[in-house]
Amino acid sequence: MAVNKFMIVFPNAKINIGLNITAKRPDGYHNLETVFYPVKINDALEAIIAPQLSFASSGITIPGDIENNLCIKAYEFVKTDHDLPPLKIHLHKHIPIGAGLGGGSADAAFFIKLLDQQFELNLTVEAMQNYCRQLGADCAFFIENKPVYAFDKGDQFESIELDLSKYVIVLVMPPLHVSSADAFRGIKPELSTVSLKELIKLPLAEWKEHIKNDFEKSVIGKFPLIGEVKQSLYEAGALYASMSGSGASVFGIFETLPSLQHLEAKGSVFYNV
Ligand SMILES: C[C@@](CO)(OP(=O)(O)O)[C@H](O)COP(=O)(O)OP(=O)(O)OC[C@H]1O[C@@H](n2ccc(N)nc2=O)[C@H](O)[C@@H]1O
Ligand SMILES: Nc1ncnc2c1ncn2[C@@H]1O[C@H](COP(=O)(O)OP(=O)(O)O)[C@@H](O)[C@H]1O
Repeated sequence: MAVNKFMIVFPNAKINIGLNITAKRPDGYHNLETVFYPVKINDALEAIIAPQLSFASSGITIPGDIENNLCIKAYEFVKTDHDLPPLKIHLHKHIPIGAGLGGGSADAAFFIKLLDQQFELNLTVEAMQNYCRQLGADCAFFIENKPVYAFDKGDQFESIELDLSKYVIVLVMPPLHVSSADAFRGIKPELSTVSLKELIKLPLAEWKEHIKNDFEKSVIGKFPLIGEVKQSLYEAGALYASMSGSGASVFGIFETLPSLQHLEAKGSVFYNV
């Protein structure tokens, strides 16, 4: 059992590079293929052993009840199988919500990793990913938190070699929230002719012509500001720009840090993520 020390982790966001929705599944979910890439926008999640379980947050307001917070849900799932003490949990929310950045899923996955380490649960990667799969389709990605080609519900992975560290990634979050469930309603699934697993091997300068996010058409149709942000990123010199996941955030990949003052009028801008 861990001593009552301060336990803290910094869950990070992800972006989707390409997203093809390929089929509707009998369980109501969709099969898709995407590349998940971790980015440096972080929450801070801390816990100490306490007389009773509690949860509080600061920073961006999180919609919904505390018992539905993915941190609490993650704790409850692990506690079903393992002996855990009550914890006082505090989340400082910095990752934009309804952004396609997977922030809630990241909190849950990082919390499972914290519980595993601090309370010496000896969980395998697979066991932690299986808890995550019950919490959200993109949650399992954050256990290993490295670039992957994801398929099925977006919760099965193949490793890929993708290192964007020599580029500058800029992310813009317009003042909008897009619900993933709503975004799926605007989609007609279609099998892709060339797998994203192959397309991602193309030189970055060619991604613009070949790598698409299937959500963009309908989501930008509903929220034209997202399309304007994407256009502005290209005008600022992005080699590749795309909405992340089901939106509303948009990222641009640049060779060098651009001047983006005009984008600040369109949303919150995160540089060098
Ligand atoms: C589709 C992605 C792409 O990255 O969207 P973003 O959330 O990142 O925008 C994610 O995988 C989402 O992951 P996550 O947000 O954890 O999804 P969940 O909570 O499991 O599901 C939210 C809703 O999206 C729909 N959904 C999600 C994943 C999937 N493969 N098929 C679906 O149809 C379902 O309607 C579900 O009720
Ligand atoms: N720890 C959390 N952080 C953010 N959202 C959470 C969290 N726990 C539960 N949620 C719920 O998940 C929804 C969106 O999750 P999030 O992962 O931030 O967005 P996205 O689906 O765009 O990636 C919110 O509407 C909120 O009600």
